[in-house]
Amino acid sequence: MIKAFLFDLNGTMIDDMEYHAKAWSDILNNDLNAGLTYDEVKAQMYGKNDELLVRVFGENYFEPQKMQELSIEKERRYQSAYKPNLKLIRGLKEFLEEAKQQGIKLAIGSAAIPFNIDFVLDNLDIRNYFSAIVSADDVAVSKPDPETYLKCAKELGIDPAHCIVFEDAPKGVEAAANAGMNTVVITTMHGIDEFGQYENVVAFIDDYSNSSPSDFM
Ligand SMILES: O=P(O)(O)OC[C@H]1O[C@@H](O)[C@H](O)[C@@H](O)[C@@H]1O
Repeated sequence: MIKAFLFDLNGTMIDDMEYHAKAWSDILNNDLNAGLTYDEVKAQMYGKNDELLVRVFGENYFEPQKMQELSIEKERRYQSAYKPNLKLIRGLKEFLEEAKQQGIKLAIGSAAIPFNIDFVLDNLDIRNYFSAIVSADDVAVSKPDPETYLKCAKELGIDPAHCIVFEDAPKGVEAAANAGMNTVVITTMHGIDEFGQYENVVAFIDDYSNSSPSDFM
Protein backbone atom coordinates (compact mmCIF):
# COMPACT_ATOMS: atom_id res chain seq x y z
CA MET A 1 0.00 0.00 0.00
CA ILE A 2 1.51 3.32 -1.10
CA LYS A 3 1.48 6.09 1.52
CA ALA A 4 4.10 8.48 0.15
CA PHE A 5 5.16 9.97 -3.18
CA LEU A 6 8.86 10.86 -3.46
CA PHE A 7 9.62 13.31 -6.25
CA ASP A 8 12.88 13.85 -8.01
CA LEU A 9 13.04 17.55 -8.93
CA ASN A 10 14.86 18.37 -12.16
CA GLY A 11 13.22 16.77 -15.19
CA THR A 12 10.43 15.33 -13.02
CA MET A 13 8.67 18.39 -11.58
CA ILE A 14 10.04 20.91 -14.07
CA ASP A 15 11.20 20.24 -17.63
CA ASP A 16 14.62 21.87 -17.28
CA MET A 17 17.24 19.21 -18.07
CA GLU A 18 18.13 20.77 -21.43
CA TYR A 19 19.09 23.94 -19.50
CA HIS A 20 21.30 21.92 -17.12
CA ALA A 21 22.94 20.25 -20.13
CA LYS A 22 23.67 23.64 -21.73
CA ALA A 23 25.06 25.14 -18.51
CA TRP A 24 27.24 22.07 -17.87
CA SER A 25 28.43 21.99 -21.47
CA ASP A 26 29.41 25.65 -21.19
CA ILE A 27 31.34 25.14 -17.93
CA LEU A 28 32.92 21.77 -18.84
CA ASN A 29 33.87 22.55 -22.43
CA ASN A 30 34.22 26.33 -22.71
CA ASP A 31 35.64 27.07 -19.25
CA LEU A 32 37.44 23.79 -18.46
CA ASN A 33 38.22 22.33 -21.94
CA ALA A 34 36.85 18.86 -21.14
CA GLY A 35 36.15 18.19 -24.85
CA LEU A 36 32.88 16.30 -24.24
CA THR A 37 30.16 15.86 -26.86
CA TYR A 38 26.69 17.13 -25.91
CA ASP A 39 25.52 13.52 -25.51
CA GLU A 40 28.45 12.77 -23.22
CA VAL A 41 27.53 15.79 -21.09
CA LYS A 42 23.92 14.53 -20.86
CA ALA A 43 25.09 11.04 -19.86
CA GLN A 44 27.14 12.53 -17.00
CA MET A 45 24.23 14.55 -15.59
CA TYR A 46 23.26 12.65 -12.48
CA GLY A 47 24.26 12.85 -8.86
CA LYS A 48 25.86 15.80 -7.11
CA ASN A 49 27.78 18.47 -8.98
CA ASP A 50 31.02 17.43 -7.23
CA GLU A 51 30.44 13.80 -8.19
CA LEU A 52 30.00 14.83 -11.83
CA LEU A 53 33.24 16.86 -11.77
CA VAL A 54 35.13 13.90 -10.27
CA ARG A 55 33.69 11.51 -12.89
CA VAL A 56 34.85 13.81 -15.70
CA PHE A 57 38.23 15.02 -14.37
CA GLY A 58 39.20 12.37 -11.79
CA GLU A 59 39.69 12.42 -8.03
CA ASN A 60 41.73 15.32 -6.56
CA TYR A 61 41.84 17.27 -9.85
CA PHE A 62 40.10 20.25 -8.21
CA GLU A 63 40.34 21.52 -4.64
CA PRO A 64 36.99 21.25 -2.80
CA GLN A 65 36.75 25.07 -2.80
CA LYS A 66 37.15 25.18 -6.61
CA MET A 67 34.46 22.50 -7.07
CA GLN A 68 32.15 24.57 -4.88
CA GLU A 69 32.76 27.64 -7.04
CA LEU A 70 32.21 25.71 -10.28
CA SER A 71 29.01 24.23 -8.90
CA ILE A 72 27.57 27.62 -7.95
CA GLU A 73 28.66 29.17 -11.26
CA LYS A 74 27.00 26.34 -13.22
CA GLU A 75 23.74 26.85 -11.27
CA ARG A 76 23.87 30.64 -11.80
CA ARG A 77 24.10 30.15 -15.56
CA TYR A 78 21.34 27.51 -15.46
CA GLN A 79 19.03 29.71 -13.37
CA SER A 80 19.46 32.83 -15.47
CA ALA A 81 18.78 30.91 -18.72
CA TYR A 82 15.86 28.86 -17.37
CA LYS A 83 14.08 31.42 -15.18
CA PRO A 84 11.90 32.95 -17.96
CA ASN A 85 10.57 29.44 -18.66
CA LEU A 86 10.25 28.21 -15.08
CA LYS A 87 6.96 26.33 -14.66
CA LEU A 88 5.70 23.02 -13.31
CA ILE A 89 5.22 20.13 -15.73
CA ARG A 90 1.64 20.05 -17.03
CA GLY A 91 -0.91 18.78 -14.50
CA LEU A 92 1.53 18.58 -11.58
CA LYS A 93 -0.06 21.33 -9.46
CA GLU A 94 -3.44 19.60 -9.56
CA PHE A 95 -1.77 16.23 -8.96
CA LEU A 96 0.00 17.54 -5.84
CA GLU A 97 -3.19 19.14 -4.59
CA GLU A 98 -5.16 15.90 -5.03
CA ALA A 99 -2.41 13.87 -3.32
CA LYS A 100 -2.42 16.29 -0.39
CA GLN A 101 -6.23 16.05 -0.08
CA GLN A 102 -5.92 12.26 -0.01
CA GLY A 103 -3.40 12.35 2.84
CA ILE A 104 -0.46 11.05 0.79
CA LYS A 105 2.86 12.27 2.22
CA LEU A 106 5.03 14.15 -0.27
CA ALA A 107 8.81 14.58 -0.37
CA ILE A 108 11.49 15.81 -2.75
CA GLY A 109 14.67 13.78 -3.18
CA SER A 110 17.06 15.63 -5.45
CA ALA A 111 20.75 15.65 -6.34
CA ALA A 112 20.50 19.43 -6.71
CA ILE A 113 22.04 21.83 -4.20
CA PRO A 114 19.66 23.87 -1.97
CA PHE A 115 20.38 26.98 -4.12
CA ASN A 116 18.51 25.29 -7.02
CA ILE A 117 15.81 23.64 -4.92
CA ASP A 118 14.97 27.00 -3.34
CA PHE A 119 14.97 28.64 -6.78
CA VAL A 120 12.22 26.24 -7.91
CA LEU A 121 10.13 25.96 -4.72
CA ASP A 122 10.12 29.65 -3.87
CA ASN A 123 9.56 31.00 -7.38
CA LEU A 124 6.68 28.54 -7.92
CA ASP A 125 5.43 28.83 -4.35
CA ILE A 126 4.97 25.07 -3.81
CA ARG A 127 7.13 24.42 -0.72
CA ASN A 128 4.04 23.89 1.45
CA TYR A 129 3.19 20.59 -0.30
CA PHE A 130 6.35 18.85 0.89
CA SER A 131 6.94 17.38 4.37
CA ALA A 132 10.56 16.45 3.60
CA ILE A 133 13.20 17.81 1.23
CA VAL A 134 16.47 15.94 0.75
CA SER A 135 19.13 17.77 -1.30
CA ALA A 136 22.74 17.11 -2.36
CA ASP A 137 23.90 18.60 0.94
CA ASP A 138 21.88 16.10 3.00
CA VAL A 139 23.51 12.91 1.71
CA ALA A 140 27.05 11.50 1.65
CA VAL A 141 26.52 9.92 -1.77
CA SER A 142 23.86 10.83 -4.31
CA LYS A 143 21.93 8.78 -6.92
CA PRO A 144 22.20 5.93 -7.95
CA ASP A 145 22.97 5.29 -4.27
CA PRO A 146 19.68 4.76 -2.36
CA GLU A 147 20.55 7.26 0.41
CA THR A 148 18.49 10.15 -1.02
CA TYR A 149 15.25 8.17 -1.22
CA LEU A 150 15.80 6.21 2.01
CA LYS A 151 16.34 9.51 3.81
CA CYS A 152 13.09 10.90 2.35
CA ALA A 153 11.21 7.83 3.64
CA LYS A 154 12.82 8.13 7.05
CA GLU A 155 12.01 11.85 7.36
CA LEU A 156 8.40 11.15 6.39
CA GLY A 157 8.25 8.26 8.86
CA ILE A 158 7.04 5.91 6.11
CA ASP A 159 8.43 2.44 5.40
CA PRO A 160 10.39 2.42 2.07
CA ALA A 161 8.08 -0.37 0.84
CA HIS A 162 5.17 2.10 1.09
CA CYS A 163 6.85 4.78 -1.05
CA ILE A 164 6.77 5.28 -4.80
CA VAL A 165 9.31 7.44 -6.63
CA PHE A 166 8.68 9.81 -9.55
CA GLU A 167 11.83 10.10 -11.68
CA ASP A 168 13.00 11.11 -15.14
CA ALA A 169 16.57 9.74 -15.15
CA PRO A 170 17.81 6.14 -15.44
CA LYS A 171 20.27 6.69 -12.55
CA GLY A 172 17.41 8.00 -10.41
CA VAL A 173 15.32 4.90 -11.20
CA GLU A 174 18.36 2.85 -10.19
CA ALA A 175 18.53 4.78 -6.89
CA ALA A 176 14.87 3.94 -6.26
CA ALA A 177 15.49 0.26 -7.08
CA ASN A 178 18.41 0.26 -4.64
CA ALA A 179 16.05 1.70 -2.02
CA GLY A 180 13.48 -1.04 -2.73
CA MET A 181 10.99 1.37 -4.30
CA ASN A 182 8.96 1.29 -7.51
CA THR A 183 9.10 4.18 -9.96
CA VAL A 184 6.85 6.19 -12.25
CA VAL A 185 8.98 7.59 -15.08
CA ILE A 186 8.28 11.01 -16.61
CA THR A 187 9.66 10.97 -20.15
CA THR A 188 11.10 14.47 -20.43
CA MET A 189 14.76 14.10 -21.42
CA HIS A 190 15.02 10.28 -21.46
CA GLY A 191 12.97 7.97 -23.72
CA ILE A 192 11.26 4.72 -22.69
CA ASP A 193 14.03 2.73 -24.43
CA GLU A 194 16.58 3.98 -21.88
CA PHE A 195 14.83 2.21 -18.97
CA GLY A 196 14.72 -1.37 -20.33
CA GLN A 197 17.05 -2.76 -17.65
CA TYR A 198 14.97 -1.54 -14.68
CA GLU A 199 12.28 -3.83 -13.28
CA ASN A 200 10.98 -1.28 -10.77
CA VAL A 201 9.28 0.96 -13.39
CA VAL A 202 5.51 0.66 -13.03
CA ALA A 203 4.41 3.40 -15.47
CA PHE A 204 5.66 5.91 -18.04
CA ILE A 205 3.92 9.29 -18.34
CA ASP A 206 4.63 12.37 -20.53
CA ASP A 207 3.21 14.72 -17.92
CA TYR A 208 0.67 14.60 -15.06
CA SER A 209 -2.38 15.83 -16.95
CA ASN A 210 -3.98 12.41 -17.45
CA SER A 211 -2.97 10.96 -14.09
CA SER A 212 -4.39 11.03 -10.63
CA PRO A 213 -2.67 9.87 -7.40
CA SER A 214 -4.93 6.82 -7.13
CA ASP A 215 -3.38 5.46 -10.40
CA PHE A 216 -0.17 4.80 -8.49
CA MET A 217 -1.37 3.59 -5.09
O1 LIG B 1 18.17 14.73 -8.83
P1 LIG B 1 17.59 15.80 -9.73
O2 LIG B 1 16.56 16.64 -9.10
O3 LIG B 1 17.17 15.24 -11.05
O4 LIG B 1 18.78 16.79 -10.07
C1 LIG B 1 19.85 16.34 -10.84
C2 LIG B 1 20.63 17.46 -11.46
O5 LIG B 1 20.79 18.52 -10.56
C3 LIG B 1 21.54 19.59 -11.06
O6 LIG B 1 21.58 20.62 -10.13
C4 LIG B 1 22.90 19.11 -11.39
O7 LIG B 1 23.73 20.15 -11.81
C5 LIG B 1 22.78 18.08 -12.46
O8 LIG B 1 24.05 17.64 -12.88
C6 LIG B 1 21.96 16.93 -11.94
O9 LIG B 1 21.75 16.02 -12.97
